[in-house]
Amino acid sequence: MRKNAPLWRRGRYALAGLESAVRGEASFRTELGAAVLGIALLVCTGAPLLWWALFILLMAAILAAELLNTAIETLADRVEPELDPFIGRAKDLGAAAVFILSVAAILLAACLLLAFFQGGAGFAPPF
Ligand SMILES: Nc1ncnc2c1ncn2[C@@H]1O[C@H](COP(=O)(O)OP(=O)(O)OP(=O)(O)O)[C@@H](O)[C@H]1O
Repeated sequence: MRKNAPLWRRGRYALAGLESAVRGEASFRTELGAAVLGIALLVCTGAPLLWWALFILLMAAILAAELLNTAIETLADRVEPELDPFIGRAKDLGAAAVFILSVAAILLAACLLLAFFQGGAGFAPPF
């Protein structure tokens, strides 16, 4: 085990974690796909910078929550491979965190479309 590793080495650990999530976690790949759709929506609507900032913050929170959730699941499966109500609860709580952020992302997309069609919140009227 290596404590207080230099910055470049910690960066490598982080990249290894990202690669492992992309390869092994369907949910993480789905969320990356949703991020691409979100970027397409921002580009197509010509969204002002503030919407981009909100999107980046929320998308980063979702992806980070998914990674932490996966870390909890990985540990849980290692500690207790059999069915266990505490493990089940820990996994459900991690999943709930991702779910809440995902609902927020859907609501943000709805707000963006509303603002786009109403010509408010930094958007010029489209028609
Ligand atoms: N060891 C266990 N004991 C009890 N319940 C469990 C256990 N493992 C999984 N579960 C239940 O099954 C659900 C799904 O767990 P699983 O480990 O399959 O996550 P997942 O579907 O792979 O999640 P993700 O898509 O985020 O990777 C958990 O939320 C929990 O309710």
